[in-house]
Amino acid sequence: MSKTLVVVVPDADTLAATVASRLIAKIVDAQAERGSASVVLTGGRIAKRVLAALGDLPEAAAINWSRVDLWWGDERFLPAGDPERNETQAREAVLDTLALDPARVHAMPASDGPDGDDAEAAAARYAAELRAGGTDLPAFDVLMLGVGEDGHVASLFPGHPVFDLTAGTTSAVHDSPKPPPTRVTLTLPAIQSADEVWLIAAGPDKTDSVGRAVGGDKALPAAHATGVSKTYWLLDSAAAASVA
Ligand SMILES: O=C1O[C@H](COP(=O)(O)O)[C@@H](O)[C@H](O)[C@H]1O
Repeated sequence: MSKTLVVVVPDADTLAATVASRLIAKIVDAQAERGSASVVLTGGRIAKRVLAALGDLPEAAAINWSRVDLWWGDERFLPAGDPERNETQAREAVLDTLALDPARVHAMPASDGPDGDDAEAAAARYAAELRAGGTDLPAFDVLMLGVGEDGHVASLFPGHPVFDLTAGTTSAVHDSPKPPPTRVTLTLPAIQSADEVWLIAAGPDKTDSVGRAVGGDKALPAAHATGVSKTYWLLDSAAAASVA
């Protein structure tokens, strides 16, 4: 039975440092148990702050970064290196400073990549990469998600048909209500396969969606993002202001 836990800290800086510290501990534990760790990164503003905070923590040196698989929950389908790509932001925040194995950094394809601007082909390519280990999905230790003002997670938006998918691990997203309009995302079943899902939100613009999602409003994708063992809501006090 999956457990849901809500952690509230005073402000966004404390939240970023807290999540970074928890992530390091989780990766260290996974490597101690199995020799490697598999983490799904998210995009967005708080994600950048979490990754930057991770780079500032001396405990990050306890990780064997060459034995960490990094995946993404979604990507803005833009050319490689575009500053709005979640991959670019993560690389700039910290990834480029870590001794990662490039073969284990599984960025989603760019719109000038091997499939050009065919987002369906890019999503299928990412599904094949996820499957390369012999199962539809790797065993994700932690899957992190930002939470949109509208309650979206990854690129699953309320009322959008991709939110309703119950099969498959990835999908192209067209007509996203948030720019850019074309994206690639993990599906809800793929998100729900992770051992732990961490929903991370800071700031007053998240108060309403977080309150509704934690309260179980199933119209919001965030309310469906649960982990197999645990679901953590990691919030600052502004984002948590409507959580009962
Ligand atoms: O576009 C996106 O937005 C969400 C939330 O971003 P935030 O800046 O409001 O925190 C993010 O989780 C998602 O990965 C990203 O593609």
